[in-house]
Amino acid sequence: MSDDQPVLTRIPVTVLTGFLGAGKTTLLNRILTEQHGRKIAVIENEFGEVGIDHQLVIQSDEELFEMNNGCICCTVRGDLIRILERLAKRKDPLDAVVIETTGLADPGPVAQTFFTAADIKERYQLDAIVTLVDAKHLGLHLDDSDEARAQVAFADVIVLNKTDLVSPDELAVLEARLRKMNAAARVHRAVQAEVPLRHVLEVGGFNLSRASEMAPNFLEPEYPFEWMGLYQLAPGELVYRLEAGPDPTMDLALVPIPGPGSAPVAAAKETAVRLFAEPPHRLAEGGIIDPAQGRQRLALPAADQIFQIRIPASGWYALFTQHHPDEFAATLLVEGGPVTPARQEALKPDHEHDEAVTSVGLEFPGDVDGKRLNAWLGELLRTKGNDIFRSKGVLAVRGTENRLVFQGVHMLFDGRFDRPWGSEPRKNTFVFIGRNLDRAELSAGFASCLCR
Ligand SMILES: Nc1nc2c(ncn2[C@@H]2O[C@H](COP(=O)(O)OP(=O)(O)OP(=O)(O)O)[C@@H](O)[C@H]2O)c(=O)[nH]1
Repeated sequence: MSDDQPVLTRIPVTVLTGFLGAGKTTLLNRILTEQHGRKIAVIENEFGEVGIDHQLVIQSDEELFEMNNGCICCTVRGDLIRILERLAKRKDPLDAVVIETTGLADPGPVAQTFFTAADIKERYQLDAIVTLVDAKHLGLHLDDSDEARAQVAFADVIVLNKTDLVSPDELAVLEARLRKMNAAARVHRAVQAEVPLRHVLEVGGFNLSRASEMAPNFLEPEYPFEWMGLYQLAPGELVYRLEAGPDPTMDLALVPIPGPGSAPVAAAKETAVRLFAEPPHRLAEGGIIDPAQGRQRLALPAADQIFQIRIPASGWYALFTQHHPDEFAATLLVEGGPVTPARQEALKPDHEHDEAVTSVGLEFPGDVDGKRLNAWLGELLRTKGNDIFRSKGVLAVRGTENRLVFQGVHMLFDGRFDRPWGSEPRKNTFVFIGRNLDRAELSAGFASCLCR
């Protein structure tokens, strides 16, 4: 960069994390209400089949980006990069970005984006990871959720929230446990996430060396694909043969690159991360794999599937595959003979999530009977509240003008009316998140509360 080029100031980014129901949206709403005159973009990622959170974030002038259908810390990281790139190009520069992660996200890979993605690290600076802790319920999850522990371990700031729900002794025990897990974080006790904003925004707290100490692989990127192979190919059609493997489909992308050097390969990996965040182009057996099609999903219903690969021009190509090719005995063939890649690399795959935690989303038009719903949900959460970690919804209750926002965390729940439905069609959206959820039972139970 020459001396007379202006140095771009980097936009501070706050990552709000914390287990399901800890108070992230409550803090976000506080930030949006109090930060008048500052331009803050909010990026939200939600776990759950039906998006609810965007309906719960207060209406404000801030820009709100939603990223559903996937976890911000893995599959939708390409989406996060795309949104951040778009925001960096605004004429009207932003003062800050706040990212609200899902309650089941590991903040490590989100933080890593600000150190490994080239365009992002130039324009953004990770200011702090702010972790909300539900003083009453976190203890239930610390032992069996890797994500809950990572959220505490990576925190620069811990907002020890919901102190109204526990005794001073219980609070002291939990705080001591948190400090043992993370001695460096600043801890602020709160009710309704009420903390001075200077404790959570622009605190300049993120410490890369501490993060790297805690997670030695912190700067080693995780990818939504497990393997990359570099090939020098002539134009024409090649054959890609696979056998049945551990998955009935396999995603891949073929990215043309200027050469096999480390810089083009690094750029190709970033391109592939973005491509893997896009909806896949589906290919049945015999389909043509085309570099221009981005992410392609090969259907592998039986053994020995054959696909064609169309190479438009001679040159270097990087093939990225969701699984390691060995798992499918995948081979590239030219004129019947196998081609070995000039170079190949097994990549660190995305971390695994606790697959036992799932969500059931429900959506019903019309009105519910408030009494029946209250009785059903009350009984459900009393008896199954250990497994139902989180429940929330926006409801149209018969005889009322305003939307009813229902919020449940384990057995505790409440409902509050907010704004009128106005011209919006009256409907009920609801989501349950937890273990051992019985979709049919939840759906039938909810349906029995609808007004006919
Ligand atoms: N008693 C009590 N309730 C609180 C406090 N802070 C937040 N809540 C309630 O806890 C529920 C969950 O709060 P949210 O802010 O939606 O939590 P969240 O972390 O965004 O939840 P998810 O995004 O679903 O993981 C809501 O009903 C809040 O009103 C608090 O300090 N005390």
